[in-house]
Amino acid sequence: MSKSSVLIFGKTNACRPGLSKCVRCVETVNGTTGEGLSLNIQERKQLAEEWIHQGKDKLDHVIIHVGALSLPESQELARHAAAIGASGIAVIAPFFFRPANKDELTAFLQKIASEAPEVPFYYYHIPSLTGVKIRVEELLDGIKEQIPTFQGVKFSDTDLLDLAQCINKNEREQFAFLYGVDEQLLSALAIGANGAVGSTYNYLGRKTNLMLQAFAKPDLALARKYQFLTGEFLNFVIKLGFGVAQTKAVMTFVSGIPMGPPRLPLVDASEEFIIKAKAKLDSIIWPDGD
Ligand SMILES: CC(=O)N[C@@H]([C@@H](O)[C@H](O)[C@H](O)CO)[C@@H](O)CC(=O)C(=O)O
Repeated sequence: MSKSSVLIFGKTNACRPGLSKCVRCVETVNGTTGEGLSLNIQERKQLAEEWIHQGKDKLDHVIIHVGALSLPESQELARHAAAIGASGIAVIAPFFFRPANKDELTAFLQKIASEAPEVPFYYYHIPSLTGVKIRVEELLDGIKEQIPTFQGVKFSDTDLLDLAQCINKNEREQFAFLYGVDEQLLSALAIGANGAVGSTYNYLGRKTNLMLQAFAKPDLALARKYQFLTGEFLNFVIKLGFGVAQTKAVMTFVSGIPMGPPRLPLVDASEEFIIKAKAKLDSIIWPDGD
């Protein structure tokens, strides 16, 4: 089964040798790219176990997404993630019967977080897929009292006003904001996001690391150059039809590791897509050798 998305984490802790300064390797498992919601509970556990095993001594953190429509299933996955030593759990909002307000959403999240009381908890905000548009800024109000393990938000939304308000209110810097719209990461960094989770880092990770370095310098013109490369690729493939299935095809031809077919209703990327996307990516990755 397929890989999930890589997270590039620009926090202040010690850096590992071989990585650019302050970039940490974190894997988020069973999220969107990994089609976690299309897997059964056994498959999700198996994938989580494998990532914890394979990531030992290689990854700084492995965060397992344990969100599900069924609360008991989600709780079971949270307990399992804790038992296998996950460094964090993440949960999306339920998306069939949706919470109507912040209190209902918090109550749902709390019931899951409390099953893993030692494990840092992240809310995975991805309204384009869940349809739950409750503003994160509102959700954060008093969240620590309800969910003591609350650690931050995987923020996969283009609403930078909401993100900015979250960061503005996070005076004690107790929460992490991991941004999930790769083509807008530079804007989110400027506002104060302190990490990123995304699918393109599986194949444009080096360019993104270079962007992070340029941003840290700061050399904004150079940072923009790298951000625009991700944008140029996405802009190209979106016109061909782009989603998780196509992401997997790109990850397969870049890494040589077969990601496996997507699960219905997603269908495999076409040969035409693969040829065009590969040519485009080659033209982006290789010109200057970095
Ligand atoms: C809707 C979606 O798939 N969003 C991606 C982005 O990385 C996205 O592919 C990228 O920004 C291109 O639009 C991530 O936020 C998803 C993600 O991190 C995950 O796999 O959990």
